[in-house]
Amino acid sequence: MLVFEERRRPPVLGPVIEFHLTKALHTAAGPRTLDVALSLAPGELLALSGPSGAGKTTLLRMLAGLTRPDAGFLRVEGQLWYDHASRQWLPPQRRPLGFVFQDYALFPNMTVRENLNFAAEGQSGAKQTVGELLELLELTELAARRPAALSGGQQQRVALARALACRPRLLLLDEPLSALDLPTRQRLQQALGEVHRQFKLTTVLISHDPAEIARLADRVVELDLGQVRRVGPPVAPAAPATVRGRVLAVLPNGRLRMQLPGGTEVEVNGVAQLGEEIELSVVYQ
Ligand SMILES: Nc1ncnc2c1ncn2[C@@H]1O[C@H](COP(=O)(O)OP(=O)(O)OP(=O)(O)O)[C@@H](O)[C@H]1O
Repeated sequence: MLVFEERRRPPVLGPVIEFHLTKALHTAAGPRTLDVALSLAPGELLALSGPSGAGKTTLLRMLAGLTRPDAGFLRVEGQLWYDHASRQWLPPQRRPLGFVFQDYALFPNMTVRENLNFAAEGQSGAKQTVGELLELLELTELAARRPAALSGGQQQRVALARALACRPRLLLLDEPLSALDLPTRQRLQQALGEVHRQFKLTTVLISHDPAEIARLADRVVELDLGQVRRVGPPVAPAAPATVRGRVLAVLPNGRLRMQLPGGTEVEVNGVAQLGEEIELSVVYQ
């Protein structure tokens, strides 16, 4: 198994976040408890991954204050945003964070620039921030359009820009790039890494894409049925290697039983004669 050796050292930037949050979940598999305790280093980009229904969105919503935990605490830079024991609760509108949902929920009657202006309102240097964000996320040309006249990828860039327009310290992203084609996704991953650093953020990103996680995240938390299964460095997707294998049998279903160097036997699709040596592309995990 290949593990990313080069660890990006988080700069001392975004806020330190510590939490232990629990919540009863009503899942398709019956009642479960979401129970996650973590601390994030300043400037860290943490990925949350795991199967559908694991509790990733619920955890993000609890950090944002959009879903009430049952118990536990959430401390951001020493300030309690939630504490069950002392009944503290910072309402979502007072939490300095940006949130990009799966369905990016833009204001349909406002242009791109107006969507950003609305979010930046009341900030010092709001106009300049909006201009910078339009530039950074390649939206300047689209600033006068309304969301309905934008592609999915463009809307996602606006959603990200809008989340940043209020100059948050904490950025919460729920699969922000999932609906995009690969080239757009890769360009936006780069932009995301850039805004994370430039805006001095601590970021939590839900993603199912190992390549995206390996590219962007300092650490990954794998959740399953509300529980943490693994916390650690992202595992880089293994690159395919070319090896020579020998055909041991041509099976009745047309597939080939092959022997690889080292003696491993695999079944593959292909056309070859018994005993023939052919090249195969394999991924070791
Ligand atoms: N407020 C809530 N109270 C109780 N159960 C909930 C609540 N919100 C969601 N659930 C249930 O908890 C489980 C986890 O949901 P959640 O949306 O957090 O999963 P997820 O890991 O984000 O999944 P996906 O990858 O499909 O988005 C689901 O079975 C859901 O029905």
